[in-house]
Amino acid sequence: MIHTRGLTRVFAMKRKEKVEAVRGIDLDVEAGQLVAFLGPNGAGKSTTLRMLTTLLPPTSGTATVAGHDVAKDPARVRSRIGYVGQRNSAGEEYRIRDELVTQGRCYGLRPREAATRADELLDLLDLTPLAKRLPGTLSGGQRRRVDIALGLIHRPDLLFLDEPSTGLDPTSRAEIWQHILRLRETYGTTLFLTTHYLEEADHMAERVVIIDGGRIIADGTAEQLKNDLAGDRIVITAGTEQDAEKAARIGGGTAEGTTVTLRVDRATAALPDHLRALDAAGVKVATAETIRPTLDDVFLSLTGRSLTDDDIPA
Ligand SMILES: Nc1ncnc2c1ncn2[C@@H]1O[C@H](COP(=O)(O)OP(=O)(O)OP(=O)(O)O)[C@@H](O)[C@H]1O
Repeated sequence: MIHTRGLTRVFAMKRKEKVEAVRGIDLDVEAGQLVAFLGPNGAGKSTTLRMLTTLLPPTSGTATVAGHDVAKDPARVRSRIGYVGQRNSAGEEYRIRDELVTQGRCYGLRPREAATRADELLDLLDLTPLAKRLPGTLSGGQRRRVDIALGLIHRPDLLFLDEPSTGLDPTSRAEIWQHILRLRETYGTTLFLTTHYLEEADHMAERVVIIDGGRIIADGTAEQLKNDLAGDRIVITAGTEQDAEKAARIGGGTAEGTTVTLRVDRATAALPDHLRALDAAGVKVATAETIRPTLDDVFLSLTGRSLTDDDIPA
């Protein structure tokens, strides 16, 4: 559904300076996948999305999206994809259903077809009771659902969503995700989305692609990335600092005060053996816990920086 090779975008600045926003991305996304595209501010997410949605021509490299080349056949790409940007897609003057029907007509749907599709999407996104409302009277979460409906009006095979849950309260964020998952189940649409919320990517996406400095630095399921690149931790509180140092030596970890951190595979399975070894060495253990890594730990182990140091929009 998405195939890129060496996809690159360089912005020319004043005095011959250049910004290499995207530096040779190779990416293959198959039909039906739900991919979360993560990275810190300025990593190149939006620039990549803008190239894949034909809003920005690549400087070099190729991208085929929904079967068509973005540079050679942008109109065909656009007819097969939907794009939900960070800003509202609906104008202010039309009622929700009328806006959906009008945009459907703009995509070439016949009047009855546009009306049927609008009603189907209103139903899918729980917007039927709001069909006659003006966009200005809706909550943030409701407006975002309208944006998603608008992105789907022409039955695209692939939907791009730029930060679909940003700016919403936790309840509305959870609701948006329910709707995203529901539309995928109903239509089998391929979904490619950016998000700042690592837990959402972790729990909802089946594939996580991490970009940093314009390059893809990790690509896999959240579980794979966490297991392969970060690993579990066992955190032990020892009785004394001397015990902590001894425990760190035995387990091959690090001690800070009385706290010892050990990186291990499958921490819950490894913990009993570690505790037995410490007991045999006469190390007193006050507390012990196992910690599963997060996607932030993955980013940290790859870059030495935290993704959450980034400004997360409220
Ligand atoms: N039109 C432009 N002209 C010059 N530089 C640009 C332009 N658009 C983006 N950039 C630069 O390209 C780099 C990547 O920007 P991009 O917006 O793709 O990052 P991002 O990952 O989407 O960041 P954010 O999470 O903050 O939206 C940044 O250094 C940015 O300043």
